Amino acid sequence: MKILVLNAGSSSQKSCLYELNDTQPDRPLQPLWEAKIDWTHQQGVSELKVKTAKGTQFEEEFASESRTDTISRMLETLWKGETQTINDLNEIDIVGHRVVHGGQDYQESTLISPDVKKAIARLAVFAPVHNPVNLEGIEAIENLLPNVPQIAVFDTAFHAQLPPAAFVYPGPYEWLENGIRRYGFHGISHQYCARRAAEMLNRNLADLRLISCHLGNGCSLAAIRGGVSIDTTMGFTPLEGLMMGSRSGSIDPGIIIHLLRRSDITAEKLDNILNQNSGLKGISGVSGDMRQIGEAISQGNERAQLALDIYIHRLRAGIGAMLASLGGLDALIFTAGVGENSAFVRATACEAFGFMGLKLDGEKNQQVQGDEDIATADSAVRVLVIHTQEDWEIARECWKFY
Ligand SMILES: Nc1ncnc2c1ncn2[C@@H]1O[C@H](COP(=O)(O)OP(=O)(O)O)[C@@H](O)[C@H]1O
Ligand SMILES: CC(=O)OP(=O)(O)O
Ligand SMILES: [Mg+2]
Repeated sequence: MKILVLNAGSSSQKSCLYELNDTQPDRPLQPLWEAKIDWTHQQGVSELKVKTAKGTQFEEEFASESRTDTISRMLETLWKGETQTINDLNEIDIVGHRVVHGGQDYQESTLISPDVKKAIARLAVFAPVHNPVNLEGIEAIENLLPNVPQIAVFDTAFHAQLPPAAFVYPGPYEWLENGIRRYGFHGISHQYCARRAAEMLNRNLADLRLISCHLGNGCSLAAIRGGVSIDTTMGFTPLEGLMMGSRSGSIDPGIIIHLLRRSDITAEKLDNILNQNSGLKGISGVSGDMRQIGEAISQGNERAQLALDIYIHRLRAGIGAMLASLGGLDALIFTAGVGENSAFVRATACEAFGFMGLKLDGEKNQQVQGDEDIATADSAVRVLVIHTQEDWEIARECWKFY
């Protein structure tokens, strides 16, 4: 069976086509076709990269085209041109989508129906950067393939077993009754990484205490005990917790009260400030993209340096909090765009935990390419770089429906 996956992130749109047979393999299969659109690397330009299992590649840049047009162009490379992988769209048996916010109602992957779409739309107010884009993807497929089953795989699902002390906010009790609670996100990635960590360490997942650091454009940590998420830094929305590309992460809510008392600020403006113009981008004034922060720092940009310093400070503090929730640690995992690629972020984050015997192998950290343990042999804690496979994790969920 052929499974098409659409994984919309805040800075990228990834997509894969997998072919699965009757038995589900343990390790990710190589996709027949994979594509990625990077919205943030270059300002005003969408970069599309496509490659196939046959070894063909295709790259294209678009200036200021709409998101949906670019996604249609990406999908076209599945059946047209040098990266053509299928002859007919009807070869696709099922389509899986990453959906960021599933709220209280969706704690497991689900077949998309008009009601599910309504729920995703309703929850868009709590994930304004993500759920609308997820819906766009679902509707794009509906237009192309009206009869194919579509599955929503929720980023919140992995955190469904958080203990009440971790998911209830200490506001009035009515908040909880009205669904205002911590949900946690990036669950598809944290779940894949936990399973992969157990495999790399050759240990039983049930016996492991893990901290998964998903550092992409959005960033979150998960404290995972026995394969279950018991604490996480993102909350009611993907705005809480760590400093991110263009999101503030946690700030004193008193700042919001202060700003709201100024007559000229609206909820819309606040949303835009905190989701789009804060974080690395807000502080540096350069970009929310870690690669561009690095370049600006090398040219002596002090605000870019300050942005990185805050990012590291908050990452260390977050790891410390997850550590306390777990009461010990077997492995620290770095994943997603920054976690997989920035040796500097990994090294400086780890430095703070040297006191507990965590030791990074400097050379391994610099040279790591695939999934690797980059701690020294005598380190008290393993440190793993894992290339997250959200698309594969989504494909696995789709397989369950077939
Ligand atoms: N070589 C690199 N070095 C440092 N950061 C990188 C590198 N490659 C990608 N990144 C960062 O990864 C982030 C995007 O991560 P990704 O997980 O792809 O994002 P998304 O949240 O859109 O899924 C960007 O901030 C980008 O700067
Ligand atoms: C939930 C979230 O923040 O996702 P992303 O990192 O893709 O923006
Ligand atoms: Mg992502």
